[in-house]
Amino acid sequence: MNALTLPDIAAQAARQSLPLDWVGMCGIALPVLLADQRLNAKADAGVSLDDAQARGIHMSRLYLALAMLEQENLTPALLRRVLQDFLDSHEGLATSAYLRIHSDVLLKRPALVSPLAGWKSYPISLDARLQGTVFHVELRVDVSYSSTCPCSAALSRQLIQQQFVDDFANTPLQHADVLAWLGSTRGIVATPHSQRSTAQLCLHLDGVLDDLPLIAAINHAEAALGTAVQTAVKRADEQAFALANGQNLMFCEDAARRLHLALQRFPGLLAFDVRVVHSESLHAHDAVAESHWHQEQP
Ligand SMILES: Nc1nc2c(ncn2[C@@H]2O[C@H](COP(=O)(O)OP(=O)(O)OP(=O)(O)O)[C@@H](O)[C@H]2O)c(=O)[nH]1
Repeated sequence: MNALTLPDIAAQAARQSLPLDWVGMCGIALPVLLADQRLNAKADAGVSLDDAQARGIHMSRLYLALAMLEQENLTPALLRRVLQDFLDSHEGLATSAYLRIHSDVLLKRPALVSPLAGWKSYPISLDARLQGTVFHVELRVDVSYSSTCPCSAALSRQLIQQQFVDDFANTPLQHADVLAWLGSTRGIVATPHSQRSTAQLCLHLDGVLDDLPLIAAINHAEAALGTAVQTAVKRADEQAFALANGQNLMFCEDAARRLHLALQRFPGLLAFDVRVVHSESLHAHDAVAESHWHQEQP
């Protein structure tokens, strides 16, 4: 039987002549390596279609280039090589290449007091683009933490003071009575509200970095926030967490400022966007603060 030539529709001329900003594939299943951890990731890969006459790009060439990501740890240099392959395989068709990888990273976190540990999941995404020879890479990660409202804490303290006045009015104070009162529900007649909160970090990385500073960035952000969400928790850990929260009262503005100042000291960043979301238990809506920074041009 004679071999038939396979029709190549992508190589045909377009019926309507128009360049396109982004053409590619979204949601490609991909096992990637991050800090030697194998991650189940999804990738969006695309290029610009600058040749207005060309019918289509060559999807398979982008798909096959992604194989480079299976064996090596994700680094800015590796992402750049993949994007360069996208452009090389679309010479004359495309001048910009794009790659987004999203996944969840699991990190083992120790308990505050007890000798236990557990896994914590961090949603991450990497956005890389190569426009001609200009390379950009952004690392996004969500970090969850606990925030206790300073206003609610002050209002609660006032109610506790009022209760103390009511309960001990015209009574000589006895140490034992006060101690017992402090240990009763009357001694904590009001409690401040606290909430699970999320810091959404978008870090614009220096494209020449040898490593992806993901774990360092997460640790840096959690240290700045002070009350990261815990994993394995016994009562001793819960008590330590309650103390940490009581010493770490913060509005969303406080959290955004802390992160901003901490990330400015983090090496290898050209710019960043910080967004903190406090999922309030006082309201059915969130308290949100944002902050941006970019390196001054020399
Ligand atoms: N451009 C384009 N291709 C699509 C689309 N949907 C599916 N494909 C398929 O993607 C497949 C791979 O395309 P190509 O990379 O051009 O495959 P190929 O021509 O065998 O590979 P090359 O010889 O490298 O060009 C083809 O079978 C296309 O039909 C689409 O919307 N646009």
